[in-house]
This record gives sequence, structure tokens and C-alpha cells, in this order.
Amino acid sequence: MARAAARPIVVQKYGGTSVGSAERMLEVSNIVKSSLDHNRVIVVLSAMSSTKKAEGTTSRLLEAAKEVLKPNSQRYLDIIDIIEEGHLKTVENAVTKGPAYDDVVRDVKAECQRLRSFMSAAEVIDEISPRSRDVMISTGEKLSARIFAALLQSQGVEAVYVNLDKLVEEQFDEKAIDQTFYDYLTNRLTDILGKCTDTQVPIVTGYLGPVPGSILTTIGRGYTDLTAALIAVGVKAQEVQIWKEVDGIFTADPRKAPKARLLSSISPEEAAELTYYGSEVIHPFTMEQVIRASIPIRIKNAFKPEGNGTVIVPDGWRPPQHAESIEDFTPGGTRIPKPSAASLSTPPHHAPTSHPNGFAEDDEKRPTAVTIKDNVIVLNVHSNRKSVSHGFFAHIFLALDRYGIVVDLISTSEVHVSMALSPNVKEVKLERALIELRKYGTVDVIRNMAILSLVGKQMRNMVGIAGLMFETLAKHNVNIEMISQGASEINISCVIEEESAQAALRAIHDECILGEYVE
Ligand SMILES: Nc1ncnc2c1ncn2[C@@H]1O[C@H](COP(=O)(O)OP(=O)(O)O)[C@@H](O)[C@H]1O
Ligand SMILES: N[C@@H](CC(=O)OP(=O)(O)O)C(=O)O
Repeated sequence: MARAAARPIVVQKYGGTSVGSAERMLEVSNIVKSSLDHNRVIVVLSAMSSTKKAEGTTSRLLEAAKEVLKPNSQRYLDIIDIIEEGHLKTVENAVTKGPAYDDVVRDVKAECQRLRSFMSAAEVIDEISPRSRDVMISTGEKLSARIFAALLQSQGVEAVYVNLDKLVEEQFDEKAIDQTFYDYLTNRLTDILGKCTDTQVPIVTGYLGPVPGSILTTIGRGYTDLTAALIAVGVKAQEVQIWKEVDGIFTADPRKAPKARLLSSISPEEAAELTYYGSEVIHPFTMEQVIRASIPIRIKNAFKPEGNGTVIVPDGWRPPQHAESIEDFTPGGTRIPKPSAASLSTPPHHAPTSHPNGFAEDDEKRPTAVTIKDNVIVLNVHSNRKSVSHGFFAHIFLALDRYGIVVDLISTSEVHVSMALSPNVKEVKLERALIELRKYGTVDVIRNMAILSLVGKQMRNMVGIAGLMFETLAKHNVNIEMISQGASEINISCVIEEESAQAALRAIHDECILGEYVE
């Protein structure tokens, strides 16, 4: 037991598509089992998504929740039937027949029946509160984690299903969700996981309980990354691994920029900027939690486990004693030689090869990555000069706050303010906000815009990078509506028309990041 206790802990979070079918779950079980040779492993699961997230279980549950409130529609029951059928089919194809199989079939049916009763009750009272919607979506993670635990049990692994739906036991003010709340969650997770023995493998629901104000508004989709991060902090894990369907973080979205390169490592600040401005590879709240505890996050591809992935390395992070640098560090606790293709078959044992700051040595003078955020609306407000400037700004932001409108970028002069609004602004709320804003000046509304952001830690010290960025855009005839530099030293952003966004991304990527600049 003493030897087992010394094994470093790795928290592995698997996204919905990574566990979206029996075949996928079986492949993930191989990754987990090979990790157990060197680590204690805590698995965090998202709800199953057979193809993409938009068609996954969580999305179906949200659709069912909407159907509940439609008069004379029982379609929500059909959706639950489809969810139940899909999960039972996964059980049939993934779990070996025996006691674990029988138990999980019973539990899947019981969970779906609970959901039917819960939704029927909501139909009767004709109301779904944010909290009850949270309870509904929790079914997705409960089903996937329960099935995966059974699968491992049927293969002889001592897996334990851990349901976090009662994680939050105290009352918190939804307006004051801050670090105190996250520390509370971390402590609760430490208590719950502390009950598992060293030989057990906890299979944890990525749903982390009814969060004040609702998990979807307070944290948002993709919340399971945050659960994994909080667990990692609580159990002092050596690494958090986020297993997805992409090799890691690239210099640009690989679907949009064909020449995009995989980054072997990146700083949390850069990763946070990229996630916020459109490259949402991991949930933006994840970084802050693990940075505080100085735990690296590794993003890996569950479809190609042999890859090294991208490591988000906290500032000031020092490799554990056994490793002299990030190149030597692997969570297995042993120093391993540079991998050959054959040795890469044990997934968590890999050795990143580039510089820990995210740049290969000869790329130090280049930005790290470029990203695009679509569906942006720009508001230009010109003051009518009936109030002094501080009053002008105060009125503008109070009006936006009243309607829950989030501003992503801002650029100002004393009597003028341009704001790029975060996507998915509700039209009704925008209309109401505009009525108020027009009291303070004339307002232009420009739709179908995109934010283009060039991100890089080294940009703090780079002279001429903004010049190069805007010159490149000019050369490609991209019209710039608004520029913002300085709020974050590691990000230069501008707003452009959505229809030129892809071409602009490619041009900036190839010329400013890869250095393929031509006069
Ligand atoms: N810089 C980037 N590096 C890697 N992926 C990126 C980047 N920017 C955007 N993406 C996109 O983010 C997605 C994240 O992967 P995936 O796991 O498929 O998403 P989801 O969690 O939404 O199901 C990929 O499809 C990828 O195209
Ligand atoms: N299942 C949830 C939470 C989540 O984290 O998803 P994923 O791991 O697939 O990003 C969602 O669809 O939002």
C-alpha cells in the first residue's frame, strides 16, 4: 500500500465525443489502464456525444427541457427514450456480462426513469427553474460515468462511480461566486475523493452539482474541465489531462488555418486569451484554478493517444524532483528518454520537445497563436455632450449591465466609445439596451463582425508586431473597424467583417506566426 500511495495522481478528463460510443469507451479504458501502471488515476467524464457536442446527450437534455414547457407536447419523453436506448446499447457493447453488467443496466434504467418523473413534474407545474434544469442535465454525466465505471469493473479494475450531484451543500449567493466558492468545492471534492482507497479508480461525474445561479449561466457548457481542475487542486495532482478530439492547442484553429502547427507547450495566460477569444479548446475557468496550485494541464487527443499533446505550464512551475525540465517531466515519476515512435504507445508517458514558454528556440520573436471570435456586434456610441465624460461611460456600462450584455473589446475617446459585444446577445435585451443608450448619444449598430486576436507572451517585448499585423491585414484588403491593444499585454485584437475573417486569420497566421511574410 505504501508503494501505491507514492504514485503521483493524474486527473484525466474525457470529453463527450471521446466516450461517445462503446468502441470509444473501450479505447479510453485502455488509456486509463495503461496509466495505472505508473499513476493513481482519477477519471472525470463528460456526457456522451456520439458525433459532436451539439448533438450530444447534454444538448438533447437541454432540448427535452425546452419541450417540457411546450403545451400538449410529450416529445421530451421521446427524447428520454432515445437517450436511454443509446446508453443501454453502449452498455451492451462495452460491458462484459456479469454482475457489473446487471447492476449498470438497472441503474441506467432507474436514472432515466427518475428523469421522466422529474420532467413530468416540471410539466405539471409548467416551470423549469435554473436549478431544475441543472438537475436535468446532470443525467448526462451520471449515465456516462456510471457506465464507464461498470466497464472497468467488468475488466477487473477496482473502479468506483462518484456522483457529484450533492457536492454543493451550503447556500451561496449567486452574485458572489468567487474564489471562496471554488475553494469550498475543492475542499468538498478532497473530502469525497479522500474516501477512495489508493487502489480504487474514481470515475467522477464531470457535473459538479447545482451551482448557484445554474451551472450553465455561472460556468457554461464545457464545465467538466473545471471539475477536473478543482479535483486536481484538491488531491494535489501532478497533472490534469484533458482528453479531447484534437491533438492539443495549435497556432490557429486547424479547421480554419491548414498550416496551423501544434504547440508543445503554452502559458496559462496565453491559453486563457485564446479560449476567451474563440479557440475554446478548454473551458476558460480551468486555467485560473490550476495556475493557483501550479499544476500543469495537458491537452491530449483520445483518438491518437500516442501524441504528446500540449502542456499548459504555469509560470514558475518547477518539474518534480525526478525531472530536470519540462522535457524530462512526465507524470509517471520516472525520467524517460526521448520517445521513439514505438515507445509512444503508453499514453501519459511522453516528453514535450520544445521550449517551456511555448516557442521553439528560433521562434522566440513570434507571437504564439491567432484566433477568431465570430458573431460579434459592434456598438459605436457618440456622446451628445450633455454629460461629462465619466458620467457618459458610467451610463453606458450601467445600461449594458442591466441587460446582461458583455463587452469583449472596447476602444474610447472622451466623447466616443466603440464596443465589441460578446456573441449570443439576446435581441430583445439589445433592443432595450439601445433605447437607453440613445439617451446619451447617437448609436450605430454594426452586425456580422468578428474579433481577430493575435496572442503571445513574447509580444510584451516585441517591437513592431502591431505594425506587422495591421500591414498584413491592409495588404489583404481587410477593413478594420476597431483596434484594441494594451488591455492585455499579450493580445492585440481588432474587429473585422465576419466574411473576411477566415482569410484574415490565414494571412496573419502564415505571415506573422510562421514568418512567411512577403512584401
Ligand atoms: N488554436 C486551436 N487549437 C486547437 N483547436 C482549436 C483551436 N482553435 C479552435 N479549435 C477547435 O476547437 C475544437 C476543440 O476540440 P473538440 O474536442 O472537438 O471540441 P468540443 O469540446 O467542442 O467537442 C476543435 O474542433 C478545433 O478545431
Ligand atoms: N457535457 C457538458 C459538459 C462538458 O464539459 O462537455 P465537454 O467535455 O464535451 O466539453 C456539455 O456538453 O457542455
